[in-house]
Amino acid sequence: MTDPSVADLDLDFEHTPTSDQSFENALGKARAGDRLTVADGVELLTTGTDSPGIDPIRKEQVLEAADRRRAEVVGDEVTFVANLNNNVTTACNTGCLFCNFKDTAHQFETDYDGEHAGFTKTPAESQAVVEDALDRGVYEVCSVSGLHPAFALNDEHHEILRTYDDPASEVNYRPPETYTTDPGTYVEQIEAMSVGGVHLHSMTPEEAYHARRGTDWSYERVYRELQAAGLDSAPGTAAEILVPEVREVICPGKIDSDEWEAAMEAAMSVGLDTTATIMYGHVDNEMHRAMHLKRVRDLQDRTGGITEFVPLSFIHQQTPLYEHGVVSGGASDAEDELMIAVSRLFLDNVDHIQSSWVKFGNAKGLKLLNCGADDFMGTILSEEITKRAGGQYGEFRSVADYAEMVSAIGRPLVERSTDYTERRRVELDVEADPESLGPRLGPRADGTPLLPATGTGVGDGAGESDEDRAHADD
Ligand SMILES: C[S@@+](CC[C@H](N)C(=O)[O-])C[C@H]1O[C@@H](n2cnc3c(N)ncnc32)[C@H](O)[C@@H]1O
Ligand SMILES: Nc1c(NC[C@H](O)[C@H](O)[C@H](O)CO)[nH]c(=O)[nH]c1=O
Ligand SMILES: N[C@@H](Cc1ccc(O)cc1)C(=O)O
Ligand code: SF4
Repeated sequence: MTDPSVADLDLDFEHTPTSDQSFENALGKARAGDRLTVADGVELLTTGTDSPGIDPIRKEQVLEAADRRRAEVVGDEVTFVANLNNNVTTACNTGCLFCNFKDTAHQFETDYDGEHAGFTKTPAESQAVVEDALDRGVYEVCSVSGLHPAFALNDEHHEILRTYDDPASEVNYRPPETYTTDPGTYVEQIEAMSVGGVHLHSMTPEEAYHARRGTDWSYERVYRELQAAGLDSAPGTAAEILVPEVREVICPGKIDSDEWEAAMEAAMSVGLDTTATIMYGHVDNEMHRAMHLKRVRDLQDRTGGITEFVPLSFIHQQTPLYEHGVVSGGASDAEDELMIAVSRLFLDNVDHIQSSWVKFGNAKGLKLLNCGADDFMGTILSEEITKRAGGQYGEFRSVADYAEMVSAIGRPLVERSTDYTERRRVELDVEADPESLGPRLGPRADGTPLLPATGTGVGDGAGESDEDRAHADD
């Protein structure tokens, strides 16, 4: 039954998957390498708007065109990055309806005496997790977090936020002393994680917005300061679906599409690379997906700084959207395949399309490497966002796992840097023990096999503050 709080959500969208283009024409353009229109994208994503449902023969034609394009653009190599996910805090009041990563921030306050499973790391705790991962051989740290109300860019930002009459309601701010654990400032967290020559991939557009809320600072200023503190590139999450009528339903508290684009453009203008994402398979339709791809392609035309596109299939099981009956599940296998394929065909200016094993699992993840994707994500060591939403595919892949999986599809395996410029072929020598394979590009990597994080990652209690751990262990 539909929850009354969501019963009045308007799912009667203005944008519907219709077009006056024909599937055959769109496919012809895709095969010829012509730039696709939104109408072409809709035809390919739906395998033709002239008939309902997905036509299996047409679907194979789209996947084949995308696989061929992938081979032309980047060749046969399958890449991965040796990386660590470090989420600093789960405290967040933004309330996105697809997200079960967040915990409402009042539970983190000193006078809250209930239980919760959330965590906040101090800068020193973040640093310890990164140091441990560097010793294991990682090249990159990917860090995305909740929008903790006590987060500010720096001390000056704290001063500005404190001057508001009612900072909590006006600018989503409460001072650090309100909370059991102080996350420090964004600059302090970035400085703490940027150690030992690791590549730091952090500060999504949503986080950059939080880092300038209540001020007249530009995104450029914010990203420049973070860059000076050690930031190397920024993840383009928070994109979800860049169409207002979808954002109003799934993430009304989030920045809008223009703001997302402004933050991305600023990050790239100061010299940071970015990635871009789409989070699909909830209330969105194929028209929304095609419109999203167009926005990303336009942004890349202006900037050239997007290194990869990451289609994130919605994990539904433990999310408000599913629990309140707004959606009955996520994307089908065919929708996932077409999303990857049409991303490859539509984004003629983005070289790399990622197949995310944390979203798709191993079998489908491998299949998608034959549907237009060329990158197979990273080792990540720990994972909270997908796991908390009900994802089942674990939190870690070793180099040996990659070797085993990628040799099964007969493609070369390459360990990459975040920006894909450094590449190292992983020799899949049949004589050698795959268990002996380890990362080699990280600043401290020496080829020793990568092991899952134990005792330092989130989710196992360690790395959390004592107070938070006490709650989590209850
Ligand atoms: C959890 S947020 C953390 C960073 C920051 N709070 C933000 O919103 O950018 C990062 C991204 O995770 C993705 N995500 C969250 N819940 C998800 C779910 N249930 N399924 C798939 N992706 C999800 C969304 O695309 C979101 O932008
Ligand atoms: N680094 C990548 C991740 N990391 C996992 C995220 O923490 C998160 O669980 C989720 O993906 C958010 O939706 N995930 C990817 O899909 N790709 C990456 O490159
Ligand atoms: N956006 C996902 C996954 C991701 C991370 C970094 C990226 O560059 C791309 C995708 C996250 O929250 O971590
Ligand atoms: S997606 Fe990000 S902003 Fe939205 S609730 Fe989750 S953590 Fe908060």
